[in-house]
Amino acid sequence: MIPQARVQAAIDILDEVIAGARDNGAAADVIVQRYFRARRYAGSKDRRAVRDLVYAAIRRSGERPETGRAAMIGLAEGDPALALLFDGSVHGPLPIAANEPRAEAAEVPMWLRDKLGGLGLLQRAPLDLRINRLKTGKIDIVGAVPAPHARDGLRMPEGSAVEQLPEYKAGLIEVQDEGSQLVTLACGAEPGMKVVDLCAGAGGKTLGLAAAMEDRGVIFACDADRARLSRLAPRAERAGITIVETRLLDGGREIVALGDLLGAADLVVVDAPCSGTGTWRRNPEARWRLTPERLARVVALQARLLDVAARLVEPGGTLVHVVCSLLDEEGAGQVEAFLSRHPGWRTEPVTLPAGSQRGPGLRLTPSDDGTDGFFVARLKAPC
Ligand SMILES: C[S@@+](CC[C@H](N)C(=O)[O-])C[C@H]1O[C@@H](n2cnc3c(N)ncnc32)[C@H](O)[C@@H]1O
Repeated sequence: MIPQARVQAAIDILDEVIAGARDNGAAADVIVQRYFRARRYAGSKDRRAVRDLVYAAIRRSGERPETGRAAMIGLAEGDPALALLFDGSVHGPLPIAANEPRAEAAEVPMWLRDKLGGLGLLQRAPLDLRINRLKTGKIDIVGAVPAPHARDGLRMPEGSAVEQLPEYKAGLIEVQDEGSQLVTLACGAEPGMKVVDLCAGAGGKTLGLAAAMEDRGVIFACDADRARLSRLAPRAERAGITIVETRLLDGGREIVALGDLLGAADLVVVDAPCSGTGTWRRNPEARWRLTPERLARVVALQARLLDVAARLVEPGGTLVHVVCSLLDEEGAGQVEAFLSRHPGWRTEPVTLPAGSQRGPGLRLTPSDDGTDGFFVARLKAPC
């Protein structure tokens, strides 16, 4: 492909990414893969170049651009060599007209600028691992250094092919952001406990909870998404974990599958579905998907799941609310609303080697802590 054709390809892909973000369609990665599957003539250098252009344009635009061309013209503003490729050649983009729309450069969408600006949401995300203490005490992986805060965390050089490592295949390590490791520690899971992980997904935190419990006790790992939950069992097996029982929940009627656990759990973890704003540095396209309406829907779902979770906690037991979000309506505000609906419940301090107090809980941010963004709070049930 000539360089101009690569730019046009990036514009075409961005048009699809923008439509996907608007209509809740396929993610950028999927769209890029699909695009090249249908164009076998593109070589690996072409693919890499086009992909880099697409992601540079996505990272640069906080707001969803009107078109792929507007996104790419915006990118060309700071890149004269790229601007020169808008030359009207056969497979390339037309020249840029004086008043053509161009996407503005911004870290976050305008409507969230006051709440999320300056929190480091466009920083490069590191590649972190968690050492699986169930299988090994010490591990020596070339290039790995200790993560700054998490006791079992390792930081890998960018681009490391972790899944090819023998240590990965043997279940000695898991890929997990340091922030996710820290909030898992904040849950305070201990050997012998009866734990419900209400939104376990594919089990990222479940595995960490099981390690903290030294694989003693029981974890009921629940989720309403069959495909995600089905990925948990093989991961647990690889990690040498035996205490996890999965339960598929019916969204909206979760309690039906949890009747035997009412008032029975020492610890219930709600790693709630959320806006994901804390992970935007890994997934910048998600900035184009969030709308005030989608945020309101997820906040309502979190409140409902916290109410379900509260019914499972035994008297004096603990409920932990976690979100990978930096928005107070999902974090501190969500917990305050819970406390006003549930008299007798109280919060407990969260102590971690990173993060800062945020209302009734603790917040980790990319800017201050170098982790993905998280909010975590601990709630104690009345005795
Ligand atoms: C933040 S993710 C969980 C991530 C997971 N705990 C981990 O550490 O990898 C939130 C999860 O909530 C699940 N979810 C959404 N609605 C739910 C519901 N009504 N009941 C239970 N889980 C639900 C989603 O399928 C998703 O897996």
